[in-house]
Amino acid sequence: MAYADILLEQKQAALDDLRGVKELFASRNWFPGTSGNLSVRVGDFTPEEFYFAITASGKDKSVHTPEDYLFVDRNGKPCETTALKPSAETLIHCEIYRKTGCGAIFHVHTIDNNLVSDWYGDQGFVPAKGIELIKAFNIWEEDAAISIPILPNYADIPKIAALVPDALDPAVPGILLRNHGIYAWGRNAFEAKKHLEAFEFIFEYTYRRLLLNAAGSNQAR
Ligand SMILES: CSC[C@@H](O)[C@@H](O)C(=O)COP(=O)(O)O
Ligand SMILES: [Zn+2]
Repeated sequence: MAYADILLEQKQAALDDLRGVKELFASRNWFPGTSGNLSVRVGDFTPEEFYFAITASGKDKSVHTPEDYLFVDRNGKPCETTALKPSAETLIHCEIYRKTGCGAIFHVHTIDNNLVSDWYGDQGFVPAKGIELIKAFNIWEEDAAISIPILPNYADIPKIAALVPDALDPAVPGILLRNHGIYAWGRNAFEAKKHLEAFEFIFEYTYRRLLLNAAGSNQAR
C-alpha cells in the first residue's frame, strides 16, 4: 500500500489518538524537558512497507500546536514535504514496527524507569515476578515471571536500532534504554497505553521493593 492510498480519515484518527495520549501523559509529567516521543501506525502493514505518524523532534509535548506530528515511512523519512524533523529516535520506532507489526509505540522518560534500568543494566534485563500487572501483557499464568530487556543508551541511535531485533521478547511489549527511558507498544494506542502503564507500575514496584529489601524489611519472606 502506497502512502497516497491511506485515507484522510485514517490519518486523522492516528493524529487524534496521539493528541489524546500526549495530553494525558503530559498531565502525568511523563515528558519532562521535551523528552519522550509517540507514534501511531496508519494503513496496512508489511515489514517492507508501512507508515506512521510520529511526534516532531524537540517539541514541548505539554502543549498542542499545528506542528506536533508528521508522517514518515518505514525508513523514518517524511512522507510529505515539511519543515518538521521527526523524533531523533524515529529509527527505533521503525525497527519495532518492522519486527512486531504493532500499531502504536510510546516512549517516556520517568525517574522510575531510569533508576531501575540502571540498577539492572549490567545484567541486561529487569526481572519481574508475581506482580499482578504482568497480566496486562496477556500473561495469565499464576506467579508469572518476565524479563524486560535493557539496551545500552548509545548516543548513536542507528546503533541502538540495530540491537532491537535480538533484544525483542515476543511476550514482553517493551524495551528499556539504560538510564534513558522505555519504549512500549501494542496493537493500537489503547493497548500501547495499557502496556506502558503496566511497565511503569512494575518499575515503581521494583524500585520500592529494592528499597524495602535494602532496609531489611522483608526478612520474614
Ligand atoms: C531532551 S532529552 C530527551 C531526548 O534526548 C530524547 O531521548 C527524547 O526522548 C526526545 O527526543 P525527540 O527528538 O524530541 O523525540
Ligand atoms: Zn528518549
